[in-house]
Amino acid sequence: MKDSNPSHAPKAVTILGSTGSVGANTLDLIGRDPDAYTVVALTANENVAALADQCRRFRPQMAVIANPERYGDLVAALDGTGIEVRAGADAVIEAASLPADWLMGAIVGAAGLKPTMAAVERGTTVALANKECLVCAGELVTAAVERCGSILLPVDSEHNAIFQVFDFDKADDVSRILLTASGGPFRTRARDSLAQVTPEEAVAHPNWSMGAKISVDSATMMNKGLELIEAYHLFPVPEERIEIVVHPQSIIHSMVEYADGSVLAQLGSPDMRTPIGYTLGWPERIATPSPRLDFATLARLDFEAPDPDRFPALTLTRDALRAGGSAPAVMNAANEVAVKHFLNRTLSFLGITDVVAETLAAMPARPLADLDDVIALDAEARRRAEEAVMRRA
Ligand SMILES: NC(=O)C1=CN([C@@H]2O[C@H](COP(=O)(O)OP(=O)(O)OC[C@H]3O[C@@H](n4cnc5c(N)ncnc54)[C@H](OP(=O)(O)O)[C@@H]3O)[C@@H](O)[C@H]2O)C=CC1
Ligand SMILES: CC(=O)[C@@H](O)[C@H](O)COP(=O)(O)O
Ligand SMILES: [Mn+2]
Repeated sequence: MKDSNPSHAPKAVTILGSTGSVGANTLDLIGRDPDAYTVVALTANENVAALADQCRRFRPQMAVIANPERYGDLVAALDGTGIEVRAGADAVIEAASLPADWLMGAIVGAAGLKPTMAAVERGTTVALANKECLVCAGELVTAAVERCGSILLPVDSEHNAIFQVFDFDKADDVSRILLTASGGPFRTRARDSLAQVTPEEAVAHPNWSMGAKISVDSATMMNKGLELIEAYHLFPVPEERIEIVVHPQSIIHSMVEYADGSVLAQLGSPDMRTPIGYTLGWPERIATPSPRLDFATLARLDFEAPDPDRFPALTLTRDALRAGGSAPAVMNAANEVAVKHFLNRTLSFLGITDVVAETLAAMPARPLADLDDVIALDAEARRRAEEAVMRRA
C-alpha cells in the first residue's frame, strides 16, 4: 500500500565508502533509527570483513568491493544473505546509479569522482564528504548538479557549517567566508623539526578521529587548501574573500561575515555525526548523539593567523585555485601519491609538499575539457608524482 504521507516513508540511502570513518559514522546514525531508512548499496575498497559485517546488519540490495581481487572473499562472506555482490570500479559507479533518495559520497580521493558524478546525473541528493571530487572537477560537478536538478549537501564540517549560515538569497551581502583550521598536530612546531616526523605522529589529529589520508592532509594543512577550493565551488564568493583562520579547538566549524559586520558561525563538538546528520535529515533536523557543548566549562576559543612559511600547502593550493583549469586536479593527484608514500615511509613529511610543488611546476595549468580529461590528467599527474618521489629515494 502506498504511504499516504510520503515524508514518513523510509529514506532509501546508499553509502559509498561505508567502511571508512565518515561511512561508519553515517551507518551509526542510520542504525539508531533503522525504521527511517532502507539501505540500497554499500561500497568499500578492500575491507571485506567490515563491509560484510555492515551488510549483515543493514541488508543492502547491493554490496560492492572496488578491488576485484577481494570479490571471492566478499561472495563467501555474504553467502546465503541474498545480497547482490559486485566488484570493481565500474560496479561502484553502478551502485551509485541505483535509485536512492540520498547518497553519501565518502570514498577518499579522486576515486570517488566518477561514482559521485553518476549519482548527481541520476538526480540523487548527494551528501558529499569526498572533497577531492570538487578539487579535481568542481566546475564539472557543480554544472552537472545544475543540469540534472540534483542537490549537493556539504558534509565536510567547515562547509556544512557555512551551508548552515550562508544566506543564498543574499549572497551579495556576504563579505567574507572564514574557514577555520585546527592547525593540525604540528601547529606549534618549527618547520625544521618536521623533517623527521612519523606517520603515527602525523595521523594523531588533536581534535578529530578520521581516516589516514585526511589526517595527514590536516598535518600538512593541505586539507585546508583543499577546503578552500571546495568552498570556492560550493559558495558564490570569490577566492580572495575566502580566508583561513586557525582555531585550535575545532569548536567553531567556520563563519560567514555579512556586509553589516555581523558574523554568523556554526558551533558544535568535533563529531562528524553532527554535519552528517544535518545532511541525512535535510531539510529537517534529526537527533544525533554528538556530545553537547558545555559553555560553562569551555575554557576558551583561540584564533591565530595561518603560517604559509611553515605550511607551504596553503600557498600551493591558493595558487592552484587562481591558476584554475587543470592545476587543482594535478595538485590533488600529486598530493594523493605523496601522502601514500609518506604513510608507507617512502617519503618524508616535508617531501609531501615538495612533490606536489614539483608536479605542479612540471604540468602548467591548461583548461579542462570534460570528465575523461580530468581522469587522464589525474593519471599523468600521478605518474609524474611517482617519479618525483623516486628522485628523492
Ligand atoms: N573522516 C572525516 O571525519 C572527514 C572526512 N572527509 C572526507 O571524506 C572522505 C572520506 O574520508 P574518511 O572516511 O576519513 O576516509 P577513510 O580512509 O576512513 O575511508 C575511505 C573509504 O573509501 C573507500 N575507498 C578507498 N579507496 C577507494 C577506491 N579506490 N575505490 C572505492 N572505495 C575506496 C575505503 O574502503 P576500505 O575501507 O575498504 O579501504 C573506505 O570505505 C575523504 O575525502 C575525506 O577528505 C571530510 C571531512 C571529515
Ligand atoms: C572534520 C573535518 O571536517 C576535517 O576536515 C577537519 O576539519 C580537519 O581539521 P583541520 O584540517 O582543520 O585540522
Ligand atoms: Mn573539514
